[in-house]
Amino acid sequence: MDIGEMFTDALPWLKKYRDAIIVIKVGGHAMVDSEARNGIIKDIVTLRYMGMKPVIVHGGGPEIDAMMKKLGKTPSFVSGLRVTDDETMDIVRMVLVGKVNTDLVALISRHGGKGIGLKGIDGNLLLAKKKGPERITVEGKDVDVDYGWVGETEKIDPDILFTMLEKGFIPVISPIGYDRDGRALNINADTAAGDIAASLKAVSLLSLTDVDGILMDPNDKASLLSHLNIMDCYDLIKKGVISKGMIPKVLSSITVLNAGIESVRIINGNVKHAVLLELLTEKGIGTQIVKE
Ligand SMILES: Nc1ncnc2c1ncn2[C@@H]1O[C@H](COP(=O)(O)OP(=O)(O)O)[C@@H](O)[C@H]1O
Ligand SMILES: CC(=O)N[C@@H](CCC(=O)OP(=O)(O)O)C(=O)O
Repeated sequence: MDIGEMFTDALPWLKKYRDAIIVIKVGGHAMVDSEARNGIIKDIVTLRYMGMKPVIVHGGGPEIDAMMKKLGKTPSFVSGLRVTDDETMDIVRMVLVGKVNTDLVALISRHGGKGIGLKGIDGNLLLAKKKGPERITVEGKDVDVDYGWVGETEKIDPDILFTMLEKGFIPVISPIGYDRDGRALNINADTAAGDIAASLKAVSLLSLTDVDGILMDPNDKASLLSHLNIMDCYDLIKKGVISKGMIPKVLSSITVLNAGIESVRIINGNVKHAVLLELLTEKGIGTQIVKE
């Protein structure tokens, strides 16, 4: 395809998304490969130059795991959420805010954009409350869980984001919330991204990970489920097909759809130009989750 054709084919999408707020959740697994991470950020800066308003919420699970292991700790998860004791909370903050966030802002700058690093406390963006202890069902069994310093959203004030977007910045948000007493809480990045997208009334939420989308069989790439509705998702969680880190992705997609956002997609961030292909071409990639 020649370059002229490429741009004119993209015209309907450029019109649709001009000025649109798009929340992009960049998962830790999508950033393991530095070349993939660089490509994702370059695409996002390109979107900004095209007139869209991307907001990044990042994860960093694999980097937190690596640092925990280095410090002699063993990561532990329940339903895709990291059990977070005092020491783990310090590690999570150091890795997410100190390293991953700063590295992403630096990459944006390298590609000619203006990134601004934020976490929950900045501009009172995300007020959180501690999650649990609670009784939940895991793989058909009822279990009592105490997640430690894991949080969930109590309230979002998106003012700081609107201000930054108006000034041309690309906000880069670490999923660390603070409770009413100023205590830091570890929030799953997909959960934070969904709540932030809902509060911004974003046009779209993209969640970038290291698999092609939701697979019927996680070991078989060909089993991609390209369209699911909310009922399908609950059913697949119950059957254990959707497990681990995919659970918070799907639950946050449901929050976003219930808030009236039309498009939620889980895509593979390791595919070259995944973000541009998803937003600017007829044929979307990955799994699209719809309300009904
Ligand atoms: N049905 C499923 N289809 C695809 N991936 C799944 C499924 N169920 C669980 N997963 C797991 O979810 C992972 C993605 O979530 P996560 O590890 O949290 O990634 P990220 O760091 O990108 O947020 C996949 O790598 C896969 O191991
Ligand atoms: C409570 C909880 O699980 N928090 C996550 C926050 C980072 C994250 O979500 O990173 P990914 O997007 O790479 O999974 C964690 O500690 O790993």
